[in-house]
Amino acid sequence: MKIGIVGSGYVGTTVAACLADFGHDVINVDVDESVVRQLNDGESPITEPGLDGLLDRHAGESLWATTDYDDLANVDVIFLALPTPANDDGSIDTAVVEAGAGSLGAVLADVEGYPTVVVKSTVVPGTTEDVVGPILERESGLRVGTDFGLATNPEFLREGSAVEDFQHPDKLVFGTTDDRALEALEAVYAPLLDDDVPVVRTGLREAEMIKYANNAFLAAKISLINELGNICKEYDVDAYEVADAIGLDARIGGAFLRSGVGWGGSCFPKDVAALVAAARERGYDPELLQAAIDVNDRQPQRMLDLLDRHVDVEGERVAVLGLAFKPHTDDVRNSRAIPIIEGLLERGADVVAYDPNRGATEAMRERFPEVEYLASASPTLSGASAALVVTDWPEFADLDLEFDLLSGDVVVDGRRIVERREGLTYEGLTW
Ligand SMILES: NC(=O)C1=CN([C@@H]2O[C@H](COP(=O)(O)OP(=O)(O)OC[C@H]3O[C@@H](n4cnc5c(N)ncnc54)[C@H](O)[C@@H]3O)[C@@H](O)[C@H]2O)C=CC1
Ligand SMILES: O=C(O)[C@H]1O[C@H](OP(=O)(O)OP(=O)(O)OC[C@H]2O[C@@H](n3ccc(=O)[nH]c3=O)[C@H](O)[C@@H]2O)[C@H](O)[C@@H](O)[C@@H]1O
Repeated sequence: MKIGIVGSGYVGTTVAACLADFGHDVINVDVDESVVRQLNDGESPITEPGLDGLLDRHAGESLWATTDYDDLANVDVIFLALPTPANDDGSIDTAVVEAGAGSLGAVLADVEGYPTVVVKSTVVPGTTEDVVGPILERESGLRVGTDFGLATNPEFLREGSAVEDFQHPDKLVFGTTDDRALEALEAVYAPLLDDDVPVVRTGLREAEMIKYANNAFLAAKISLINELGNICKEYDVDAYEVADAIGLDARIGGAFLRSGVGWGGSCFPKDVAALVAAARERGYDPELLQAAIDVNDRQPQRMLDLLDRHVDVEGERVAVLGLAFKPHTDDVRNSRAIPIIEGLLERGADVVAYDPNRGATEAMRERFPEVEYLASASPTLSGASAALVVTDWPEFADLDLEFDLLSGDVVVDGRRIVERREGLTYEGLTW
């Protein structure tokens, strides 16, 4: 099949490379010329394990990128993988999706046959039908269901394991209103259907809501284990032992029970906020989801409080290990390192930081130029009175004697990655 993908960020690039690997011809459209250049050179614009190999194999062969929407004229299916950030009040900002739909609509009439437009972005129920569809119709002069298909196909991949998640999903969700659009999605994902991946065939709004419910449930699960963990800490109970035990109950499940400094990233924070705002707009106050956000917002503060119990960091050098919002990514959007660094700077600390990923480091340097960024853990720890571990990069688990380089001995671990040992004043956030 010939597939167009609008937007080439974390989702668009991963989906493009994986669909090319399924044997499709893929063309990516992005407004960012440097992203397009990189893709055409076979380089990944983002850090994702496995992506470089796929791009090596397919870029310039069955995978191309362009800034020109006109190049979509020959495709069968077009995915919109555009950002849906939050407005200041938490509600979804659909401006980029609307702009992308407008540009696509202007070329849709030139596409032969019955093209299917698929919203891949995370959008609140009704967006595909009430916002994207009408823009496409207005700009193209065509009719949904008569001249072109409209679908919602939310994405469940995680950053840091995006390729693996896309290739081996727990489920596929196809939101459609017409059979031809559904058949198009089935053809796109044929190799996964052959592998018996469960497929949820549903309506547009249901598919949109499934995505929010999925993220809200996972984010709330982490907040719940963080709340339980905070109580554990007060009673000298190890929250990880508790989590392991409750995770054995099949009704609870062991995944997403790692308590600590909380959830960050480009999705949980904005998606839970958007769902809360969408609910309130219809007159329903989602108290539990709001509490999940509140607990999450408090975890970095708890980490700083633990530090305050041991050291007055004013004028002191303090080491921050980990800047990316999770390991194996360069993404720092809503990283828990942000409130941690802000809190340290407010206290007058001299902050030094290290992340194994250069992209994450450079993104943070832009945000906090006053922080000193070092190339490995040892010089970062050297001479610092305390260390705060914010991201669970595997290499931090190997640190041991490096902590002897601290001028003090305090380690506050927000991810349970450092081994507790004699000679360190070790504080786990929930253990
Ligand atoms: N990042 C993730 O792990 C996941 C994200 N999602 C959802 O997927 C959507 C996309 O997210 P990301 O890939 O993280 O976004 P991103 O911010 O990484 O990438 C978006 C890309 O769109 C491009 N773009 C902006 N305006 C454009 C336009 N008018 N035409 C063409 N390209 C344009 C940008 O230059 C950028 O390369 C969001 O709705 C997000 O919630 C869903 C599942 C996972
Ligand atoms: O909609 C999205 O964009 C994506 O959001 C999350 O994926 P992602 O944010 O990439 O990464 P996660 O592994 O979910 O981690 C999110 C945050 O939760 C934290 N986390 C995760 C698991 C856990 O047990 N504890 C915990 O604190 C991580 O450190 C990280 O800050 C979802 O897991 C994906 O299914 C979804 O597609």
